[in-house]
Amino acid sequence: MENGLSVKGLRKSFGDRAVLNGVDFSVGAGELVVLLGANGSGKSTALRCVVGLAEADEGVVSVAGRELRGLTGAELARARRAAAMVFQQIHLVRRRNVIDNVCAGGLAGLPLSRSLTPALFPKDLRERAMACLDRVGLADRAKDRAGSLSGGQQQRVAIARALCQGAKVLLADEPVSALDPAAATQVMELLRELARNDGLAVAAVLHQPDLARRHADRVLGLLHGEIRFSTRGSDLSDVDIDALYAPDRAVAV
Ligand SMILES: Nc1ncnc2c1ncn2[C@@H]1O[C@H](COP(=O)(O)OP(=O)(O)OP(=O)(O)O)[C@@H](O)[C@H]1O
Repeated sequence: MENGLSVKGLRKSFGDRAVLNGVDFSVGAGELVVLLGANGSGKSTALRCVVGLAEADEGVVSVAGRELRGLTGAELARARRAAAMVFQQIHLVRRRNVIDNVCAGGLAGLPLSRSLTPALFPKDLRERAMACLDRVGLADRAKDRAGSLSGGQQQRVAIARALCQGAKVLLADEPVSALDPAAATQVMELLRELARNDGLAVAAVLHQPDLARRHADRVLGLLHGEIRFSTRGSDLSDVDIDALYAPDRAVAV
């Protein structure tokens, strides 16, 4: 899928526990897709397999039109850089300033000699990082220590870092679980804008069906490592939600 994400037949076991049982989904450029599912249903593992934080046993993943199967070494790393992931636990260097944290997203594309210390970050990288910070509405906080920002602002800095990496596919694993409702809405609106206005393919794992209904173009329901349903966000029903979180009740009704 051109500039989007495509996952086909993804299987993953940890020991004898099968966690993903042949997961197929795609996220188009310009689309915000939310993955819902009970604890342990395999949501994080699916995203982690895309960025290489977990190794799939089987399956074909394409990122921004490039199939990863068969790629190795630097070529695989380059293809994977088209996807970036943000997490509930925001991984910023808290004592460094915001702009340095965002620059870190662009470092993988630099020769090592130019990436060792922030003082050596090239001007073009700093300018790109600044544009990314502006995109998430935090240009005025560039010089502040990352640790001095609120949780919601830090999550937006992490998203700016992903943009600075040049990601076309943005994966977000519970990006708003630690945020208050206003900050959560702001981050979800940002993710949606990045899809709609900037053409990114965005996949977010959430535990809040109401946020999925409000913000997602499409919702995928994951149950026991399989996609149970795919529906428009605005069409997400209580029956869909019960199918994921209370499957016994859903069967009984
Ligand atoms: N590195 C690992 N080693 C062993 N088991 C793992 C590992 N990572 C995940 N698992 C197991 O895989 C299953 C799915 O985990 P995963 O984190 O993908 O689920 P999830 O749907 O994201 O859950 P949650 O909503 O709780 O984050 C769980 O049973 C988990 O214990």
